[in-house]
Amino acid sequence: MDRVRLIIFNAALGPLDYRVPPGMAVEPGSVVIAPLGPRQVLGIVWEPERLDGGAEVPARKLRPLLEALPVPPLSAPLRRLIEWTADYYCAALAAVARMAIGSMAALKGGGTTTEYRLSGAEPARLTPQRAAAMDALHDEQATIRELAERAGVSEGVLRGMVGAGLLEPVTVDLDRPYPRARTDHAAPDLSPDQQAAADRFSAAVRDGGFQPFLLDGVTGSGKTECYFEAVATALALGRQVLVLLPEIALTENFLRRFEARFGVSPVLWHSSLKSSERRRAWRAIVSGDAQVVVGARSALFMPYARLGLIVVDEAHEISFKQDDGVRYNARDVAVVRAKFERIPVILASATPALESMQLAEVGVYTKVGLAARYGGAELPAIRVVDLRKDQPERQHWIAPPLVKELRDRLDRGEQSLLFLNRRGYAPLTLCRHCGYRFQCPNCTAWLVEHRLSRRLACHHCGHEVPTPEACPECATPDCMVACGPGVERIADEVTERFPAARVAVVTSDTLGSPGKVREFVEAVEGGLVDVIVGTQLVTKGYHFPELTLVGVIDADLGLEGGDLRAGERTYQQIAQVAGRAGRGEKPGEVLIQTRHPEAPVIAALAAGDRDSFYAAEAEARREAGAPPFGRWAAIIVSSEDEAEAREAARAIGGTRPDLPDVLVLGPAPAPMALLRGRHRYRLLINARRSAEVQRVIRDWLGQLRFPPGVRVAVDIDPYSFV
Ligand SMILES: Nc1ncnc2c1ncn2[C@@H]1O[C@H](COP(=O)(O)OP(=O)(O)OP(=O)(O)O)[C@@H](O)[C@H]1O
Ligand SMILES: [Zn+2]
Repeated sequence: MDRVRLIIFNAALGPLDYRVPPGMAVEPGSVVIAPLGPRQVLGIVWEPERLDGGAEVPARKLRPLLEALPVPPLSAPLRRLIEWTADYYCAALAAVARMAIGSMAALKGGGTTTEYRLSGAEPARLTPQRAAAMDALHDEQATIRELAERAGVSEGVLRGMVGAGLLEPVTVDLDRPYPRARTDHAAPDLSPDQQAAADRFSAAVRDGGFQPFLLDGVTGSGKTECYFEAVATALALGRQVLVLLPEIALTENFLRRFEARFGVSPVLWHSSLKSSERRRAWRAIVSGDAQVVVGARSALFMPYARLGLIVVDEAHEISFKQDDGVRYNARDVAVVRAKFERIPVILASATPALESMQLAEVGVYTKVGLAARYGGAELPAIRVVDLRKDQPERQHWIAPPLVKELRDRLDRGEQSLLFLNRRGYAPLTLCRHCGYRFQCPNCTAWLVEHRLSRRLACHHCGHEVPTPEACPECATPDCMVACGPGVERIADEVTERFPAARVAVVTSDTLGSPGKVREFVEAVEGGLVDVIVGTQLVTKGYHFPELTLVGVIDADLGLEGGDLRAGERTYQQIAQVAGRAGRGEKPGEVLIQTRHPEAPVIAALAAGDRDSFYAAEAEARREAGAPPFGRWAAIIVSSEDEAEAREAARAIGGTRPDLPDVLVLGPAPAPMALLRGRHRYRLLINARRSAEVQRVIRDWLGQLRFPPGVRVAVDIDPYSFV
């Protein structure tokens, strides 16, 4: 090959052709460095016939490639996956390809890098900044930049400490191997149902070939144990396994289970890995040395050398959908990857998405069920508390029946979990005197009071201000009132009623790191916590045998807003959190507080009637032409300039296609009309399944030109409608 076409890592550029200099060997998938004007850019060699464009430049005008990087070429199945993803989600090929190269630094090859750690030297005198760094950096080892970030001091301070001998360099080998998993380390005794499921998965791994499974097992049925057997089978065959989890907070729990089963840790892949870990993990993934990789979405596009199985755990979780950049759904793309790789994929959930249920029903997925909890534990009893009859006291949110049950658990030394999906103390803060409300300057959103950190914060853009002493509008001191509850306020209420109770508040604010998650799990397991008050972060994955009571503070919260998945989402969330109760020997009980006991989702939860709930939801979706029966896509137009965004949205609306199977709604100001300082408009497209909606959108938007400040994003199969 003396002429190649590249995907260039620059979303604004299409494919470009280059000459291969003598002595350089490249093939499709090779990662190379190419000249671009005065700069050097990264690119991937691609089959020219699969890329549009690449204007016919005569051979003599081509510039030569500069370097072929010492990594194996991306495999053909991965290249097909990248093309499919770009095509399906209307994204730039380069933006998708970029996700396969998780660590730019790792491309340069293995070798060593230098990290730093405290040397143990005792300083004579310390500046306050050095003292703070000494405090913060116990047990830490990372680059100067990463340490500075962790310690909250400048890099200069740390470099000074290196000079003074307080920090010492450590050479880290990037290619040091990971310990090997032992497939027979602690193989469990499976129940007959579990064994049947595990056998099917293992057979699929052995046989190879694309086989998608829906592992539909009630909470506490031991789904993890079942798919671990398939993992063991893959490892015995020398194949790699990818396990996708919806959020990093769940990995801690998973790691412990994995270690207990296989005797070693799996390889982690997530956004907060330090750079040396990232390089090491990426290189091990590419070489095949990483046996089992556990990660969030981004692990999906890695160039695995010998992938043999993909597992998507808690597959119903909407956090698998990425809502910026390439707007893909990792659950769906995982199935597509398995298809290109010709391997099995297992979607595991106690509350599968309606889309997944439907695919199982029509036979695309093989459904494998686990109908009972492991070890004879019963599913918890569910009771509905009608807040119109059993009213909490003024400015309180825990109704008398739930108070009584909490008291019983405290008396018996059992644990309880109160669920409210709202971080902070109160969702709205206003001035009692003039009615002033704190609003985010960058977003259409109120600021949320966080009493623990004494700040008002926007949950969309991260804007924060200290809670003021006086109203910024009328200057009345001490006049702020909190409206409604967040988890911190519920925790206060528990403490007010039961001063001796040990309460843990669990949100993304308090469980921000793996270390914090571990502390929390150990505290609960060690019996140091009586009442957990948490957001959706504690609804799934955890297994606390002494937890016997779950209280849902406000079951109606998720049903407001009115998006078409609200019912399903509420069902999933409450069924998951209910599933935390009674997983050990003692039976569990769940109290659901609501103002709408008659709402179908509440009635279904109370009756434990999942099937008819799903059937009713499916019917409603069919009528609305919503997924999985029809298709949705959204176009989101944004700009820092309101008029510019409106103009662009109007231009898009004005050129809408006139097709019988495609309905275009909008443009209209988005519910979040302002987000992170950008004004936003939305169009929603509802199409029949038969419509080639991506092609329609590409043709439609492709003929329009927008000012540079305007961003036009396409969201295929959207989950967010704000
Ligand atoms: N065969 C088994 N032998 C020993 N322990 C088991 C077995 N199966 C399950 N368990 C234990 O039962 C508990 C529940 O299992 P697991 O957490 O896998 O359930 P799950 O189906 O993932 O539930 P959820 O969906 O609620 O998270 C765990 O502590 C697990 O270790
Ligand atoms: Zn904001």
